[in-house]
Amino acid sequence: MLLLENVSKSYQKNQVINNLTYRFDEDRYCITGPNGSGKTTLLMLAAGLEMVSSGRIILDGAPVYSALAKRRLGISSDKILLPDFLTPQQLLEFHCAQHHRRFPEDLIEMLDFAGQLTTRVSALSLGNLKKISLMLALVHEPEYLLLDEPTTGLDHQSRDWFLDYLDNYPGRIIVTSHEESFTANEYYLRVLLSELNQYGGRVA
Ligand SMILES: Nc1ncnc2c1ncn2[C@@H]1O[C@H](COP(=O)(O)OP(=O)(O)OP(=O)(O)O)[C@@H](O)[C@H]1O
Repeated sequence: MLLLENVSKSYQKNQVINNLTYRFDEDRYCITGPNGSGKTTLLMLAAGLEMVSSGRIILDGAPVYSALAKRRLGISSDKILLPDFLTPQQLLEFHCAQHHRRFPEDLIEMLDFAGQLTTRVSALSLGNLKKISLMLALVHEPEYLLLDEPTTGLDHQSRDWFLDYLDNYPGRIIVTSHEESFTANEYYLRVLLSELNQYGGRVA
């Protein structure tokens, strides 16, 4: 379970998350809300990639900043910049070694990515950047998948495969998206972030 307790996040004077208390204990969530309402920020906080201004975030009993929590989650967001000078092959090899996983030939095949493995990140198209970002989130099959607008930029075939993959994913998923495949999907509990922020969550 992912638990946010009295979490606030400000960038300078801009308060983005406002004393939010919320328990994510369902298998599938879709976080929606207007542009700039803090959806990406919430995922970054939940992954321990951004520090809270106040409050705390706990994943299955461990602070999200701990190594234990980090092993349990995978995150994909266009906001996370990948090193320009590396290739997807190098990134995946490094990530697999860290997580003691085999190189993900299956993901690469399903996303039709083999031809991009040795292209430097700086030269990848937006759609292919999305694919490597998703693979890095998926490759260790984490218990918690945090996906920020995961289908944006994917071609039809990859998108269809990916949605199907998520349908069968055994772990928990928190996605931000404006897309009907998520917002109108009965398996995803829809959370309107601006409302949560307004009322401070308080459903835990
Ligand atoms: N690193 C940062 N420094 C300063 N302000 C930031 C930073 N990251 C986000 N913000 C601000 O925080 C607010 C929320 O941004 P965030 O990206 O979380 O929104 P969002 O709901 O994901 O938006 P969108 O739907 O457009 O992707 C915005 O006002 C944004 O300008």
